[in-house]
Amino acid sequence: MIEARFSGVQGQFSLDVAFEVPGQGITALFGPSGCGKTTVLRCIAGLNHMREGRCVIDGDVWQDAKTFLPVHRRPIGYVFQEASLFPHLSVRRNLLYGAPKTKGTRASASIGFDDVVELLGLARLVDRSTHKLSGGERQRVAIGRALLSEPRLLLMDEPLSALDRQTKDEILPFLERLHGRLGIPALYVSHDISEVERLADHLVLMDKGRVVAAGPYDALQRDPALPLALRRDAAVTLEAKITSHEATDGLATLSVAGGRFLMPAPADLVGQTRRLRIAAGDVSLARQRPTESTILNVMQVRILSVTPAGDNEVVAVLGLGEDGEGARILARVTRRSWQRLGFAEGMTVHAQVKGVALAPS
Ligand SMILES: Nc1ncnc2c1ncn2[C@@H]1O[C@H](COP(=O)(O)OP(=O)(O)OP(=O)(O)O)[C@@H](O)[C@H]1O
Repeated sequence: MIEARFSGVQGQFSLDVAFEVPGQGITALFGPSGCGKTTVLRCIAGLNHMREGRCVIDGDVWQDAKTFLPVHRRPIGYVFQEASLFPHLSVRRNLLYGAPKTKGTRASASIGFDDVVELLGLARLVDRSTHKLSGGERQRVAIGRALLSEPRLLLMDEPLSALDRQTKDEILPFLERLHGRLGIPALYVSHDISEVERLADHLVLMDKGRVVAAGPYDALQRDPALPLALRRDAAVTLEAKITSHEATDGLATLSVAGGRFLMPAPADLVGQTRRLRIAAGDVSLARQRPTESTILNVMQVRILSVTPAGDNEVVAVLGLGEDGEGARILARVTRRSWQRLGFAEGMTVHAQVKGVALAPS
């Protein structure tokens, strides 16, 4: 368990946050620029000292009324926006800088040099100097170095924000792989919802120095009382099992609670579980099952709630299946259509899902 509570002022900025998240998986700290995400990370690292604070990591007190562990006594790996590598050291020596001399002394789930090199795709680079590394390669080395210090907690402060879109897309699969293999919990600061969608298990949603909500990401992203579900780019992510594949048309069947989706995918994914993304704007609703349509994914859903979104749209939370007991998705439709078709909470209707995306491995 990661328990964090900090309040105090920093110049004009006042911070007053409290959250508890599980001591495993990736927890994203998400919110607009200037809401205090970096400040929270710095408080956890011991780089900022808020007078009122409590920080307990898996039962170890790093800060409370009597204790304030200095930075060097906190077993953390910190990855910043810009990788600050040592220019006079090779990639290998950069990676090993900070690694304990005796392996496995600090973390319960320690990770070895070869694992890090393999997971982050660094084999080609280990004996090179850091001068000619690309931005993405530098950041992968910085992440590897943080992991090899055998931290109890990984703190990542917008590790991709200094990179261009293409480089980000190259690194995200590495982070996803780490996510699956790593026993070390991570706090991941981002203001890019697409990174959060791909990586987060838990979420701390922040605004103006406060915590708006904290909890499992899948529950928060579809909660119409929170700003995420009402964003124009709102989406849900579901864990889907790829159950079969038809060679004739290259379509895979993905099963989630209460429903199945068809989408083009390679045959070798059968048996795997992947994160599926469905944007609210790609879901439309019909009273009768549409028969003549190119849309493959049409399913019965129950309307669980409806919330106005902006001046002329609504966002509906839908439960898959006739009884609505399955996985939840969102639909964003115009208020005019909603009213014309007489939709209301509790009705069972047909959802047409135009776009389904699978996170790459
Ligand atoms: N050393 C400091 N002294 C005074 N104010 C500061 C200091 N560092 C940060 N602030 C202010 O504290 C507020 C929170 O900053 P912080 O960097 O934590 O936000 P953030 O959510 O991480 O933002 P971003 O996404 O832009 O990085 C901002 O208003 C910032 O200007």
